[in-house]
Amino acid sequence: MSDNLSEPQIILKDLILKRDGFTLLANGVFEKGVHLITGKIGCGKTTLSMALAGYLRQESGLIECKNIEKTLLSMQFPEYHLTGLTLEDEIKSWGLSSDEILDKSELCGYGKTDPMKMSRGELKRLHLVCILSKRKDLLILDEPFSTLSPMWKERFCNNLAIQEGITIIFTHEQTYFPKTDYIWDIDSGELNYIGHVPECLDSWKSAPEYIKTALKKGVLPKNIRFEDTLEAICRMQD
Ligand SMILES: Nc1ncnc2c1ncn2[C@@H]1O[C@H](COP(=O)(O)OP(=O)(O)OP(=O)(O)O)[C@@H](O)[C@H]1O
Repeated sequence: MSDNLSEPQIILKDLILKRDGFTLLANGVFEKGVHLITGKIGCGKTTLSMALAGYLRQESGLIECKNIEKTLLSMQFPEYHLTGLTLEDEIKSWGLSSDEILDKSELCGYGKTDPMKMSRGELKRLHLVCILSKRKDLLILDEPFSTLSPMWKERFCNNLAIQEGITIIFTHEQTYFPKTDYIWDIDSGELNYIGHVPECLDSWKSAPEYIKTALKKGVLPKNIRFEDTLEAICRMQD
């Protein structure tokens, strides 16, 4: 556990979240760094992301946030975030420069376009560029990779590496990952802490196949990105 009293931290104590017949139990401590939470479709990722962002009230238990002034939630569907009638308005609603964001999103020329006329992948990358450009202590990303092309998944992962504070990524992505510090898993209605990367990789049941294959060969990648596994295998063969 961090001993720096000014660092952001989230503590979950016997947290119980309910949605009709669905119940999720969560315990654990989130320190500064990138946390990956994996789990099957319908396991409760969105439910927990909403609760951490303060949009879903718990049935019981506690969510204690320390040194967190600004929280940003990226919802799975980018259209849920829309407030502007044009892309320019949408970017301005984030308090950002439309020229710069359109350029970074490779959407130059679409400033006056109705966001609902963009593809979901285009909207998603615009949204992610906006959210990563904002200051925050806690960033919660629910399925950030959905509808992104491989190139944009990679760019997004690289941009996440320079984020500060706590970043929590909920995903069932199996190919593209950012450099990750901690892994968690949701299974059978419960959040489980798997551990710190890379020591925990052996215990990560829903690890991508390339990591499982490397571990079977006795290779421990230094992180969870595909290139980390490739590098570890090459090093072993040298
Ligand atoms: N508004 C709601 N009302 C009632 N039940 C809900 C509601 N939203 C979700 N659920 C149920 O809660 C469970 C968890 O849903 P949740 O959306 O959190 O899962 P998820 O892991 O995010 O799924 P996905 O991987 O498809 O995004 C599911 O069984 C779902 O049917």
